[in-house]
Order: sequence, then C-alpha cells, then structure tokens
Amino acid sequence: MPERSYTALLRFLRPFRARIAVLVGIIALSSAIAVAPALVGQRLIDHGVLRGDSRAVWLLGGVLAAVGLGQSGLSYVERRYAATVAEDVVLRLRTDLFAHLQRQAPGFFTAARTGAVVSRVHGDVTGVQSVVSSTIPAAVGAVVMLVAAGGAVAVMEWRLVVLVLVLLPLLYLLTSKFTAALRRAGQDVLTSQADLDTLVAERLSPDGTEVIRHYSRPDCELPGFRVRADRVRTVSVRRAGVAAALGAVLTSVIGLTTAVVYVVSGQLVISGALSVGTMVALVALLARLYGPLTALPGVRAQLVAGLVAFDRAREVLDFAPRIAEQPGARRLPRTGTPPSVAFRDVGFGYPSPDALVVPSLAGDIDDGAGRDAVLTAVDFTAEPGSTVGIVGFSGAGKSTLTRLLTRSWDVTDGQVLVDGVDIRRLRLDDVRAAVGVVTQETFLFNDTIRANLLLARPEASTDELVAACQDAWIWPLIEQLPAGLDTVLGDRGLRLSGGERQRLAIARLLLKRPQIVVLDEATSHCDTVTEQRIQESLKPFLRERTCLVIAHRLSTVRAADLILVMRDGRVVERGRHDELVAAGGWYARLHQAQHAGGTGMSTITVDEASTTTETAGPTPTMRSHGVCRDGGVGWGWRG
Ligand SMILES: Nc1ncnc2c1ncn2[C@@H]1O[C@H](COP(=O)(O)OP(=O)(O)OP(=O)(O)O)[C@@H](O)[C@H]1O
Repeated sequence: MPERSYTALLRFLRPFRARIAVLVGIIALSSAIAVAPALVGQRLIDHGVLRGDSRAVWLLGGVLAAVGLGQSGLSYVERRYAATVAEDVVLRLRTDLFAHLQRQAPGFFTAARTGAVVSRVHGDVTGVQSVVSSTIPAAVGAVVMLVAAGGAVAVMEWRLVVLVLVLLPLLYLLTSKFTAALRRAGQDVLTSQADLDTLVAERLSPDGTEVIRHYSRPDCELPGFRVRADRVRTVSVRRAGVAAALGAVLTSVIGLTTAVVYVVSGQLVISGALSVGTMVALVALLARLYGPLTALPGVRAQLVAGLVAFDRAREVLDFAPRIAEQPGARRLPRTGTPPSVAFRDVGFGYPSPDALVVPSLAGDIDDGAGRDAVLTAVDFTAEPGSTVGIVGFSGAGKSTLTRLLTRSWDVTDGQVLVDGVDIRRLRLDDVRAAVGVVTQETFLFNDTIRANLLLARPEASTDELVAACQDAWIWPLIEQLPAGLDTVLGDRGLRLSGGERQRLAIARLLLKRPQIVVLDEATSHCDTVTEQRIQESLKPFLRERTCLVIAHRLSTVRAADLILVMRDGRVVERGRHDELVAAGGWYARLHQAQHAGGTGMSTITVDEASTTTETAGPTPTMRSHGVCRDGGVGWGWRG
C-alpha cells in the first residue's frame, strides 16, 4: 500500500481525531476488560473449587457476572459511538465530493459516465465508513487484547509467551502476502460495480427505456446486463476467495497452537509446576486471542478496501476543474444598460474526453486524440441591446459558439469579450449570472414547478412567478393543474411535453433577468401560434438585452440586427435579412425554400461552392435537414 494513501486518509480524518481518540479509548477499555473473566476464573477454581471454599465461589461468580454486564454496556456504547463517528466521516466525504463535482466544468459531465459518478458519491464512500466503524475498532481491539491477554499469559507462565511471540510475526507475514491480492480484488469489485451502475442508470432512465422500446427489445438488453452483473459476481467471489484462503491459513495456525498449549500446560500440571486453575485460565486466554487474531486478516482487508475507496474519492477531489476563475478576476458590473458581446477571431475544438475527467469515471471512451476544430476564426460583435441571429447547418457549431459565452468551455484561440473584457478575466459567477440560456432540450428537476422556477431567482414572489409564466405562455396550463405551481413535475420534467418544458425554461429566463440572452432553438418544440405569442410577449424583455438567437426557422431571426450564417465552424455569410436575401447566397436559397415549402418540411440541396461569401473552404455538397415552413413572425425585439 503506497504511503500516500495512508497519509491522505489520516489528513482527511484529522478533524475527527478527538472523537476517534475517544472511540479508541472505549475500545481499549472494553478489550482490556475482556481478559478479566479468565483471571477471575483461575482464582475461582484454584481458591474456591479446589479448596472447597463455597463463599469464594459465590463471590468470584458475582464478580464474573458484574464483569459480563460491564462488558455488554461498553460494547453497546462502543458500537453506537463508532457508527456515529463513521457516518459523520461519510457525510463530510460525500459533501466534499458533491461540492467538488458541482464545480467541475460541463465537459467533465459530457465525458464521465453518470452511473460511475453516482457510484463514486454513493458506493465508494461506504468503504471509508467501514474503516471507522469496523476497521479501527477491530484493529484497536486486537492490539489491546493481544497486549492484555499476552501480558496475563506472561505473568502466569512465561514459557507460553514464546508461543505468542512466534505466532505474531508469522501471522503478520501471512497477512502481508495476501494484501496485494486483496487490494487488486477490491479495485476490481468497485470498477465492475461502477460499470453495472452506469448501465442500469442509462437503460432504466425514461429516455433509455424509450429508445429501447422503439429500436430494440427489453430482452435484448439482458445479455449486456448479465455480462456486467456476472463480472461483479466473479470479482466479488475472487475477493472473498482471497480473504477466505487467508482466514483458513490463520485458523490452521491457531488450531495447531491450541494443541501445543494444551500439551505443554497439561505436562506442567502433571509435573506440579502449574495449577489446574492456571491451565484453564491459559486456555481461556488463548481462546480470547483467537478473535483478534482471526480478525487481523479482516482488518487488513477492510483497511485495504477502505483505502482503495478513499483513493477513488480522492482521485475525484484532486481533479481540478478545467474552467476556473483567474486570481484577481474582475467583477462584471450589473448596470442598467446591456453589455456588448464580441467574438474575436475565435477558434475552438472539443478536447478528448480523457482530458476532461478522471480515467476511472470515463471508461473506455476514446483513443486519446483531440477532436478537430469545431469553430475557426469566428469574429463578430453584438452591440449593446442588439440581436444577432445565427443560422446554419446542423453541426455547424452554432450551439458551441454560445457555450463559449457562458464559459462552459474556454476558447482555444482568440477571445470572447463582454463589454470589451475577455470573459476569462471576469468572475465566473458574474459571467454565468449575466447570461441566460434557453436551449432546445429543457431539463427540469423532479420537484415542483415553483422550485424549478425559483432556481433562477430564489427570492421571487408568487406574483412574479405567475407573471413570468404568463409571459412565457405556460400559465394557462399551470392554472389548470390541481396543485398549480406546487405540482411535482416527475423525473426530469418528463410529465410535460417538449413545448411545455421549453415554455417553463423561458419563464425561468424571465425570472433570471440576465443582461445577455441566448435562445438556442428555444421555441422549436412549440407550435407556430404559441411561438408567435411568446415572441410578442417577450419583445419588451428582449429589447433591453443583448441577444444571440439560434434558429433553423429563418422567420425567427429575420428582424435581427445581424445574421450570421455558419458552416463547418466558420461564418460564411453575414448581414441583415434583406441584405442576405439580396446577396443570393445560401441564406437566400434557404429563405426561398422555406417560403416555397407548402408542407413546412421542404428539404433543399445546397451547393456550398456558390454560397460562401466570406471564407473559402472545402466545398462539399451538403443537404440541410428538414426546415419548417416560415410561419412565425420572428423575435420582434425592435417592436
Ligand atoms: N461535448 C462535445 N464533445 C465533442 N464534440 C462535440 C461536443 N458537442 C458538440 N460537438 C461537436 O461539435 C460540432 C458542433 O456542434 P454544435 O452543437 O455546436 O452544432 P450546432 O450547429 O448547434 O448543431 P444543431 O443545429 O444540430 O444543434 C458537431 O460536430 C458536434 O458533433
């Protein structure tokens, strides 16, 4: 076991040292008292039974009963106290882990397996708990018992101490031999359990079960589950096998020792060098030693398992968040006027997953290579209070661009500026508070509508919640629900339709009142009439903010002050709606196609070679995905 693990665990346990010391004291007392019955029993036989002293028998019998009661009381206190301290240790470790995980950049969670993260916070920490609740009591108990019982044996018959002295190093050597194997087996168990948790979390999630229903069959999933569950079984059995082998070896050693003690002490009684009471006491003391001695392999195994578990928690705690605030970061003042947003020659590529997360959370996901550039030389300015519309092919990098504005990721090249300041030099909380985002997919917590809305502004009054819901056109639905705002939404809000979830997300945005608004296909799940209503009611809100609006429906961005057309991570056209239509490029073609498409789902083929007006690049023929009919009125921020 590397020294570092012990040291780190001791450092972590430092705040609990006083309570652990009290626990050790209780255990030591309890273990020392456990030797007393053998000593009292010796006197009872030698001075009471063999001398025919009935009074001494009664008296010493009473002492034995009192010792027994004392032992049981101490045992109760010891177990209860050990459990309390252990649970407090786990509470601290879990809280540290949860808080640290929350500070991780979004990239961490795109690369980590959810089940493995849950397993780390939930399962692995119990290994540390058992160090306090079982390992420390067993270890301290064993040591104190060895000293007390060994001391008593030495006083009664020093020749038998030689036996104990031979036994101890032998047992230590044996347990050391098994430690490495136990450690490896412990690691395998935790890893395979995390794999199984990941599969269960994914396959039994609402989305996962739906995909399986549509594209597969539940029984087709069973073999994959069995493989992983079987691996847990195999490695658990292997770990138990190693521990059992160690236990068997130790039991044999102890069995042989017992025989030796009986023969040696029996010979001493025959020769008159030892009393019968002493022989019985020696045998009883030896029996007392069996417990701690056979517990020793368990202690080692538990300690190894605890250290493995702690190492896994520490691995996460030591993983520095990828996006961090610079020392001396500046505040972003929250003034009445909206800030400008500028992208200066921005380049970005998603890092490889193994750079984003600790390997044991990532699993076998990547060859280690980073991805190609997703954004190249993106350069534009959104003036204060203006709106920039962003359109382009699927996968062109539109959402990535907005993720750079919230510092979900940091640019690889260039700068993102808010009011002329590089956002990496601003306080992280200020940047995230300044930007409000509504995306295509809305995540809602399994909590009440009220709680989901209050995330954006905890101090908001009920009237403010209602007003935000009215502006987002979700109030008519909430009003009809028996519990209204206090209705619980179900897992991830899946009891609402996609459009209803988006409208709640817009209400959340209204409550947040950010200075910069990002709408990334924010009403894509809403019908055209609802979208128009929302756009109308949001006009005053958006007019006072700097907005980036991503849309496939051109009607959504036609009134923007600046429209960027993106392809392959580059801005290939830019201008206002009329200018772009007049330019006759890709935007004009798409505009034409959306007007012509009577079904609302016309599909166009665009020869990119004829549409690139800004940046020359590869010119493959690309097929846009379905586009909706131009039925909306656009985000009317200009009134
Ligand atoms: N977390 C990620 N890790 C690696 N690559 C990613 C990640 N997120 C997106 N990408 C890749 O980056 C590219 C741009 O994705 P992005 O989501 O920005 O496209 P988009 O233009 O918003 O597409 P859409 O219109 O379909 O939403 C895509 O090729 C995508 O596969």
